[in-house]
Amino acid sequence: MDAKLQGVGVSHGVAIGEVRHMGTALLEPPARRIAPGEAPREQARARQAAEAVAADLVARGNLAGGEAQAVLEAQSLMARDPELMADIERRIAVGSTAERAAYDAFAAYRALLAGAGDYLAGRVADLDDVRNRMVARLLGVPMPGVPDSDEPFVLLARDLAPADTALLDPSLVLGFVTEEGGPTSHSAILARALGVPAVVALPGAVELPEGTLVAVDGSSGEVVVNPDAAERAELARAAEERRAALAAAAGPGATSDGHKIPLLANIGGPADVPAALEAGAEGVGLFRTEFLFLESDGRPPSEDMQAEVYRQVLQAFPEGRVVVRVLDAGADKPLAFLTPATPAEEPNPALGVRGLRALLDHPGVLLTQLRALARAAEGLPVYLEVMAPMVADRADARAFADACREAGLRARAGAMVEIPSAALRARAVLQEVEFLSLGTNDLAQYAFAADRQVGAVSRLQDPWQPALLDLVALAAEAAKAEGKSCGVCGEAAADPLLACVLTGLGVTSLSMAASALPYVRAALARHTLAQCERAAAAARAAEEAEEARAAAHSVLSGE
Ligand SMILES: C=C(OP(=O)(O)O)C(=O)O
Ligand SMILES: [Mg+2]
Repeated sequence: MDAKLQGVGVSHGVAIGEVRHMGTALLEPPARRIAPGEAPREQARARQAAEAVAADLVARGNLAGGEAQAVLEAQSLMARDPELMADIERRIAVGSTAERAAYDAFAAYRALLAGAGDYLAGRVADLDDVRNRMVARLLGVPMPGVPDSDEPFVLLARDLAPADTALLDPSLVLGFVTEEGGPTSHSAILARALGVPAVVALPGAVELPEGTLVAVDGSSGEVVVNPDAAERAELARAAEERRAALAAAAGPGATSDGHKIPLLANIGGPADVPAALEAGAEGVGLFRTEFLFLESDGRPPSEDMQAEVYRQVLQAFPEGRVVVRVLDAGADKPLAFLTPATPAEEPNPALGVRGLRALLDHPGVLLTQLRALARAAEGLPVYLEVMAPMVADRADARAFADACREAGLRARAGAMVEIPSAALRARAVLQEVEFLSLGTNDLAQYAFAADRQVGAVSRLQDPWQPALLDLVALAAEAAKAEGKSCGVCGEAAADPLLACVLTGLGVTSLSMAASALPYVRAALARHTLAQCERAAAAARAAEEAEEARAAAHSVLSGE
């Protein structure tokens, strides 16, 4: 198929490469019975699959070398384990398919390992990986999880969750294309964090065959399937032109007439700090601490461990501003120790106990995090601010401010505005906290009743929706009236044209993935504050997102 497909561009740049599918979660093979005559063929299939998996693991080990080689070789021995194969063959002989027999035999082996003391129990994950490889091979489906590849590739998925991507090797991912997800989905956020081009909400994306060559334009949202040489050259030239224009912009964020808009980075942990510094971030406007908790093995990380990680980030911005968001668990970021785990307990988790609500239900977890932050900042010249996610009203803001005081935290406490009620009553919220930060991703989700993970409703998550701009204006005006600051840390801040409009609406700082900073800096530097204000007024006067975008564009381009 040669075609041009149109999705939503969410992370700038052009990627050209072959696609690899993100394997879907391993399905339990159906317990179908086979006729006795089929058993020898199924047994042979099982032996071949085990051998192919083992050989593949050995080959990967040879390539990787070092410790990884030892692990992969140990895994290949699991795949070749004669007792395991005998069990699989026995199960096939009494009527199982090869895939079902492998699945059940591995489950029995797993139970043995799990009960056999710490060292062997630690090998369970390796065994599960071997089982997944073998069952996927027998079913003829891609391996679950991030694809194996030694060559860089364009990752193709229905959607990506934070847990799926924890193991992603950024040096191998040229770009993302997803079928689901809107501009604020985790796929989009992750792509920007990695600085790779991405297109989301592309219908039919997962039907592209493995290995298809694509060119992904993360600015226009276009994906060209099997691009010819001329198309590839044209895309590469356009990307190069954009890069050169960006390199010309440097320094703190400001409009062309000197109105300062600090440009800050969104980070998930110390690993994102170098890119933020390289892009000239003036600080951190959103440190999403939940990634620390997602990686911590089912338990909240200790105060010591947290203090150490926070300190690493704070040290990187001497004299700079660092806004840390306390844990935002729940909905798309579930944590078993904190949030209800099953749909029966919470049928609509985005509207349930998430963010600050979950923390107020577990005051110990909140207090530990705030104490860790207080310790991390001790003796450092940094300007620490701490904010709560999902603040609905003044009572929430007060509860958070009280918790900060109880923890002895001297940082300024703030509230995220991501629930429409907080924008509508921003002045009341500001009686309790020192600053606001607009989380436009959730604010759009809740204002439009449009799940941010669902591609079919991405039209409503468009941050150019005039109703969303109205909510932003309300919060910014309230902060101005109270003499306090109101930044934006949602993905809206990463759109250069919209960044000008947000500035015109009165927001006081913009925080985004490092990769977007140069684009936004360059856009602000091209316009005066008065132009931004006119663009904001024109966008708010529009009826729809597309019209708002066009109206702002025409004001700022002088048409
Ligand atoms: C910044 C936000 O928080 P997150 O994307 O982590 O929910 C937001 O909702 O806009
Ligand atoms: Mg949010």
